[in-house]
Amino acid sequence: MAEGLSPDFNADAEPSLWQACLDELSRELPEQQFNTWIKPLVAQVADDHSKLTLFVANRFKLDWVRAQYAGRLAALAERLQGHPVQIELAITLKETPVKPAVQSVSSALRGPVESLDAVDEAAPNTFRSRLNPALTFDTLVEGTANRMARAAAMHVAGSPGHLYNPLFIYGGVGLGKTHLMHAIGNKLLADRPESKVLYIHAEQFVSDVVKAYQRKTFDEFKQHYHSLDLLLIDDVQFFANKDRTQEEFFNAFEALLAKKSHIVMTSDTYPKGLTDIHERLVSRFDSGLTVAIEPPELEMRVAILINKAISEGSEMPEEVAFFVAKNVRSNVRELEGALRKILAYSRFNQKEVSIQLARDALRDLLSIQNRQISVENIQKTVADYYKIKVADMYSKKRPASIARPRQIAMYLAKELTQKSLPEIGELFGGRDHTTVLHAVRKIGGERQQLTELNQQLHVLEQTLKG
Ligand SMILES: Nc1ncnc2c1ncn2[C@@H]1O[C@H](COP(=O)(O)OP(=O)(O)OP(=O)(O)O)[C@@H](O)[C@H]1O
Repeated sequence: MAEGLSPDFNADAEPSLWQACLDELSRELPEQQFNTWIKPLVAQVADDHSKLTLFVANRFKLDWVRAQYAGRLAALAERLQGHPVQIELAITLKETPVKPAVQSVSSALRGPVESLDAVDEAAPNTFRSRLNPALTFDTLVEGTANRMARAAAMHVAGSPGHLYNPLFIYGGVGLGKTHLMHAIGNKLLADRPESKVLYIHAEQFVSDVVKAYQRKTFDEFKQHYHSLDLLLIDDVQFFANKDRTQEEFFNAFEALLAKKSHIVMTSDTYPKGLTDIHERLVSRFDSGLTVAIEPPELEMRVAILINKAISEGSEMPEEVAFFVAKNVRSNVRELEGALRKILAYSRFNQKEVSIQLARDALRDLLSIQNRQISVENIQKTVADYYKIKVADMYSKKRPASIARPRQIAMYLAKELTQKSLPEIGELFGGRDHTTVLHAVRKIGGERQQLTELNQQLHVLEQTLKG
């Protein structure tokens, strides 16, 4: 990617292509988005109109524009131009002779009033946030599984330092916890670019503590962490057994809350489920809002697949998305892996994406899943977990200590296998399908309310998926 002007540009190039893009985008995008991200871009069109270079003020903006708008701009430019136009993004370097050249193009494009200074004024935030600009609320599909977490995250991004502080998000692997954290940071930076936002993985925090300890630089360490407006810290379960880190995190935590900075944490379990973490930290983790992210439901998985395919510049017909979503149920990361395989398979074999193609592309994955998750397997795993006999899964016994695990096993059978309600009923000692439906609804509903049950189900699901 260019970091300055490349010589093959004509500074006086006919500006109509960019102007037409601006006109179109100003109609398409919300005004605030257009004014913040598109309008300040300084454009240059290559002599032969094969390339459009856009200059931005800093790296953060460059990453953001690339993630959010480059695809749209390329499509738009191609449509307007009648042939593919390469979109290149570059940072305007103050110390290079770029300025006059860019300025003249800028003037040509938007009249003499707007100069590069207008771009510079959009104060580059030199603080390294470590945010991935592609992970935004816009690219995060909403569903029942993440609705509450997403709403809380939106609230925090909109008015940090107030409600839900700290925000503690927990859930299994690959369910979008990290994505949600980045989305909060990116939104805050988009709204208030001067904010000091830091995303950090808990392991990196541990390593920062170790470095500060070795180099005796705790003052700098504290200055750095205690000055933040928003601290996003991922996977705090990694603090287990790290006493010094826990102490430093406790200090940072207190300092940040005292100055009304916001803290968002993620973990694979809810605060009280954390092990080997000091009680005083655990109780602080739980003192704001604790929300779970659940595995995505079918419709959400379908929407994720369709959206991701589009963002990859491809298309996934709905029936194929349903087929994949029914077969890949565990988490979003696996869905993404499946999608990548299908798209690569389709490109490689030059075949359109179809159910048959998806079946071929995912053959290994599907056979592993089919092999691992059978109703019998579920019955055995659940019986072991709740310490009852496997035979009780088919028996007519009704005490709660047996009936409840049986209902849990029915629920998991519906969630994790392709079997219909009557088929499941049959495998549970010839029960009616309405009994199975009742169990599925009951456990599914309680899962949303009861943290402990939810945790147990997570463990069972992880065990069954191997
Ligand atoms: N609701 C969603 N919509 C779109 N993409 C999603 C969604 N949830 C997760 N993803 C994507 O799935 C992938 C895994 O998500 P992420 O890394 O946030 O998971 P995680 O919960 O932090 O997992 P881990 O605990 O393993 O770090 C990412 O590429 C993320 O963008």
